[in-house]
Amino acid sequence: MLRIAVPNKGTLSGPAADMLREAGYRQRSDSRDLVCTDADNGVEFFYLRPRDIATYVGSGDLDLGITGRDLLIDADADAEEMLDLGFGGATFRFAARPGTLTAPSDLAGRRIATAYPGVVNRYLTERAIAAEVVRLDGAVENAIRLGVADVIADVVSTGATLRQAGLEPVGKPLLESSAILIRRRNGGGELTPPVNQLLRRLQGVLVARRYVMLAYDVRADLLERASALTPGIESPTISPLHREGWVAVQAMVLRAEVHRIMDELYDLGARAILVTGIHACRL
Ligand SMILES: Nc1ncnc2c1ncn2[C@@H]1O[C@H](COP(=O)(O)OP(=O)(O)OP(=O)(O)O)[C@@H](O)[C@H]1O
Ligand SMILES: O=P(O)(O)OC[C@H]1O[C@H](OP(=O)(O)OP(=O)(O)O)[C@H](O)[C@@H]1O
Ligand SMILES: [Mg+2]
Repeated sequence: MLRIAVPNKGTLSGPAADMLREAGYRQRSDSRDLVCTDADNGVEFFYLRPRDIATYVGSGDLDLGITGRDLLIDADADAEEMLDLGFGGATFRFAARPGTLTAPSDLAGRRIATAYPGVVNRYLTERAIAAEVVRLDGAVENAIRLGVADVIADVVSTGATLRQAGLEPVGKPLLESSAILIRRRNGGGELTPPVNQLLRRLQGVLVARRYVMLAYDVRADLLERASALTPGIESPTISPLHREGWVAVQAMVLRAEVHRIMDELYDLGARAILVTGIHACRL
């Protein structure tokens, strides 16, 4: 059986289970369950702290895992990223009271509070900056107010927590994080059939979320111009219509662009323009 680690709590937990369900896998029904076996698909899911997942996968005790890119880097485990899962996006940044620092080089000699010492130490080492890293478990924004640190390094999503603590970001983000699928590093060249199946299913969910299906009718003499607006992934599907001189077109388009494309198609003369969602796909 394929053994996969899934976040048991926190920001990534709900969206990870939703994505696996959408990919056709069984998920736990009780949030206290620590294991869930999906016998039909030959997969066993283990619900673990997202921070520990890279360790289990790096040691080879579990085959794959879902965690955050920042947590993978922080763990310094023998694991690597296989696929960006498109949720749990956040930046990881330094922040301080306004006027404390202007550039990351000003970090030298400062005390930096963080729950991600691995990420921060890697950044400092790469730039040969000598600073003291104070490891905390969370609520690191308080460390400055309490005099424990001069700077913090933390996950920033909306920025509301920083603003509330009277802090502002310093420099560019250390990294852009999101939820990722990970495997053991150098885990043997060929992917096994169950791993390939999982990858294809997750990629199918990503495509189904990003794209919609667009259908419309257009005069045959405008088909080339209409197709240029809706090239699809490989090529649009063209079907004859009973009405002389008209064709029906079907193509996948990016969800984020569908309204602009519909406006342009309408202006071109296309009619009966319909959008439908994609529930699942294998491209
Ligand atoms: N708004 C956010 N706050 C915290 N982590 C976030 C946020 N958005 C995305 N993430 C990602 O979630 C992962 C951290 O999850 P984790 O469960 O360890 O912390 P959490 O969601 O803050 O939960 P808690 O602190 O309640 O345990 C990281 O990969 C982080 O980048
Ligand atoms: O930019 P924002 O949208 O405000 O989100 C980022 C904040 O959310 C998380 O804290 P959390 O609430 O998980 O508390 P914690 O520090 O105890 O983990 C994270 O550690 C930041 O503090
Ligand atoms: Mg947190």
